[in-house]
Amino acid sequence: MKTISIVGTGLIGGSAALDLRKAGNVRELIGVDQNPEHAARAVELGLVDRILPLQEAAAVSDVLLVAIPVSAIQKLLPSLLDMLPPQAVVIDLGSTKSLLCEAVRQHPNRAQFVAAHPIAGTEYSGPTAALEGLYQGKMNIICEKELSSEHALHTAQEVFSTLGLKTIYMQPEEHDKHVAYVSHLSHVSSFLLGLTVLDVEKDERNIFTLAGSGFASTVRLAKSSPDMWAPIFEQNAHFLSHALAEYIKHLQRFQECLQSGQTQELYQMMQQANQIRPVLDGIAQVSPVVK
Ligand SMILES: NC(=O)c1ccc[n+]([C@@H]2O[C@H](COP(=O)([O-])OP(=O)(O)OC[C@H]3O[C@@H](n4cnc5c(N)ncnc54)[C@H](O)[C@@H]3O)[C@@H](O)[C@H]2O)c1
Ligand SMILES: O=C(O)C(=O)C[C@]1(C(=O)O)C=C[C@@H](O)C=C1
Repeated sequence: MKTISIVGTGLIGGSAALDLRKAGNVRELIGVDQNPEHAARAVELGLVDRILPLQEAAAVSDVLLVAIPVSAIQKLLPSLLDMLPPQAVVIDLGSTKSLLCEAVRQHPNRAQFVAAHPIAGTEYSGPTAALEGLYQGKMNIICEKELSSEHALHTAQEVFSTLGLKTIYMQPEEHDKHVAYVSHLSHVSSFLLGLTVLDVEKDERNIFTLAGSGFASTVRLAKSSPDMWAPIFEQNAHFLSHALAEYIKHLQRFQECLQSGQTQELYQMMQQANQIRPVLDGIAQVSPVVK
């Protein structure tokens, strides 16, 4: 039986809390949140049993799951490791890894930390967005495994197995490069698609009466919180800029072909893009539908 603190009682922390409680092997779930309304809501919803300030939570917890914006994780990790009792383990669930790993690489208590990233989420945020089963069958990345102690890795693995996550290992730079393409670029693309259509709507009344499910599915991520995404884009600016340059090249080529009537090349571009089908089918097979 473990006492687990959820630092950041929003979508990611709250969803983890729901499944940890359901599994039944936690003594107590403690919430830490800088937003008093979120803290109160997390208790009301039964995500956590009570709220404590970070220092008090750290003193009584076996595990602390850190699920706050990545800029806040970068700032908080060194002081959290400073105040950590010897057997406690800190696991961060942030969407970037290079700067977070760098922030504590030389810390004397680095072995008590596990840098992780569950590839699961939604476009909603805050405690009311927490979902049971969010992590079931999803991938989880642990970075710089070699710097975590066996005890920390074992403890983290217990938590991840309870959530139904499947863990793989990567170095932080490799992680950040890959997520720039498969996660961060999708969000930029969706935010800017939303913005483009909203801009046009100022002059073209009723444009949204024609919006169907195609529009809704490509623009879904534009509903995501800037509080979470601005720090991710900032921390991963290097790899995201490369990904954006590749994307812009394709967009420009598409526009050139369209303007010059090169229909055959447009057709070929779309045919090449269809290669995404088996890739997505593969992802669907390893990721059962979220409850
Ligand atoms: N949303 C996703 O799809 C997703 C997926 C995987 C990982 N992540 C990562 O998980 C983390 C949390 O994301 P989320 O979607 O749960 O966000 P969220 O906005 O739903 O929840 C974050 C919570 O942290 C609190 N908070 C912010 N700064 C704090 C601080 N300094 N101290 C204490 N509490 C603080 C907020 O009040 C909020 O309740 C982020 O690092 C994000 O990159 C998100
Ligand atoms: O499905 C969504 O809504 C998500 O945004 C989830 C998603 C992703 O891009 O796949 C978002 C950020 C993460 O760090 C991990 C998962």
